[in-house]
Amino acid sequence: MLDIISVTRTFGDLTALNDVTFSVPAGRFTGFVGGNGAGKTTTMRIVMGVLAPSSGEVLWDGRPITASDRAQFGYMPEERGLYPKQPILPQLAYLGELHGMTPHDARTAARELLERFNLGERTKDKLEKLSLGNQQRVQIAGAVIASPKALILDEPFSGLDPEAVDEMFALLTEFTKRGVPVLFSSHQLELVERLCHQIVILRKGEVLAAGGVEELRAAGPTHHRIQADADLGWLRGESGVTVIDLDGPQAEVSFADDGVGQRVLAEAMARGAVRHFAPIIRPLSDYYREVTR
Ligand SMILES: Nc1ncnc2c1ncn2[C@@H]1O[C@H](COP(=O)(O)OP(=O)(O)OP(=O)(O)O)[C@@H](O)[C@H]1O
Repeated sequence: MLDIISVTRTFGDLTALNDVTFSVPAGRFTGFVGGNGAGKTTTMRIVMGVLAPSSGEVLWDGRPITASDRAQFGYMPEERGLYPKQPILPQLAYLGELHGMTPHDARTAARELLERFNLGERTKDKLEKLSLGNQQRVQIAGAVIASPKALILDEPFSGLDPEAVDEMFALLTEFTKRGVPVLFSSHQLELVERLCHQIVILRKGEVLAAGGVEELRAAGPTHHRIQADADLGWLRGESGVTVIDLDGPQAEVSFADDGVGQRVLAEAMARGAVRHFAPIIRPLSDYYREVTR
């Protein structure tokens, strides 16, 4: 488990991070979202020791993180780690060796990853000769090659088509299943919502919300959709009911509390058949817009 505790970072007069605290639990995908300049990259650089915090600390398994802990992490930096003008297999293998693999194991692992990404025929190609999506796959391969204990990935899915996203997600899932914590940043909220166990929303250097995807959704106001056979106009006169939208036998409403909802359901059933009565599951992007407004 990775803990970021009260991390603040200033650059001159600018406070890029202000008292940022959140955890990346073992075996969980944690999505890190926030607008441009929110501080995601700065946080990841501090986790990886590329930057020092002005105050606060990073813990790994409950104790201050060390350089040798970080050497066992897989990191995909914003500026990308691999060289455009070098052939892909040797540089992946070299990365593996830097993380302590034997030359033979590193070459084997590099070849296997490239074959998995259908790049087995292109091992001698320079990185820059590949399409952007394939370059991104190779960059991700560089982060995972040495069986990392944690993965810190800055925008790993940018530039990937949906099929490639699923392919990378399947790869990363092999790591979370082994208990590896994965922190990745993204601007693609729908994707974060689909892939993550938990999410941390950063705004202007501060944690605005953090928690499980379901938990965050539930934190927003819940509306219910009702579909009946008979007209639902009577809902307008019900105490504790706010009608958001009403169109004959269909309505979107919010209830003051659960008891009101149960009373309304009983009343609707007494008046005729009820075809649908359920909370509306909102995409997290609605919540995000709400909290960042
Ligand atoms: N080395 C630096 N010197 C000065 N300011 C910096 C430095 N690094 C980051 N900043 C500033 O810190 C703030 C946070 O930047 P950061 O790159 O962490 O945001 P981000 O959430 O990753 O944004 P993006 O999604 O655009 O990549 C920004 O205002 C940025 O200009």
